[in-house]
Amino acid sequence: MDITVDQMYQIENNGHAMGFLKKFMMENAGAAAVKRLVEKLGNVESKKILIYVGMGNNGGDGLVMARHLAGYGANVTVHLLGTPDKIKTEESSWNWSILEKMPSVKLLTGGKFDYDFTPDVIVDGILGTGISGDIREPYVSAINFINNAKCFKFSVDVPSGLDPQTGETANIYVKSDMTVTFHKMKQGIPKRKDLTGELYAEKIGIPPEAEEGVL
Ligand SMILES: NC(=O)C1=CN([C@@H]2O[C@H](COP(=O)(O)OP(=O)(O)OC[C@H]3O[C@@H](n4cnc5c(N)ncnc54)[C@H](O)[C@@H]3O)[C@@H](O)[C@H]2O)[C@H](O)CC1
Ligand SMILES: [K+]
Repeated sequence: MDITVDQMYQIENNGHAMGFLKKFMMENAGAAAVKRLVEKLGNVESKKILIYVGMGNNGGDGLVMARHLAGYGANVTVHLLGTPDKIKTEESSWNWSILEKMPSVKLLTGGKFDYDFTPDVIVDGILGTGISGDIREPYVSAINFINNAKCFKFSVDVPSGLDPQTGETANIYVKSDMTVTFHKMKQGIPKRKDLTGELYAEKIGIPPEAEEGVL
């Protein structure tokens, strides 16, 4: 059964209240996403992977992916679309601070979109279920960069710019090759398989009891 975005937030909050903290959900989300990506691409060792990270928890999932992909020997660059002090959540900030201790991952911040490498893979961790209204800068430029790039594109939870509840698109949106959403499928996402590419829903360890009273 596909669920609403509102139900997803309620389930997530219930799980957190049970002690299965959001940082654990985020860890499992990032790990599940990397598992799918590595299964698809085969060996990612030395592959140049650019990860766009927004300021919410969709970005946090991207930060977890960066750490896991570095573990597979990929050449990872994280581009945070803002400054670290403006990261919105504790769990995402916590993941950023781990990456700050990892010279194996290159960290970029701010609104410049010229790179000294051509990525083999781009991960879209810009916006997820928290999207509202028209997409603003610097997210617009990041989405343009993704759509103009000739490489494999992977979206975390939902292609950024696609509303996972309604299936409607914002002023600009990512067109991906693969999308991994978490816990259960959200109602709007499968309406736009032309934007998601291959689409999967992965469990992230949330206790089924967290659904009680919600589904
Ligand atoms: N489902 C789960 O159990 C889990 C999901 N996870 C991931 O978390 C995101 C949702 O995170 P949230 O912080 O609520 O929202 P976003 O990251 O999508 O966006 C937050 C942030 O973005 C800004 N914003 C909103 N709309 C726009 C816009 N049009 N232009 C520019 N900026 C915009 C706004 O400021 C918001 O605060 C979910 O998708 C999953 O990927 C967790 O990892 C835990 C498990
Ligand atoms: K996304």
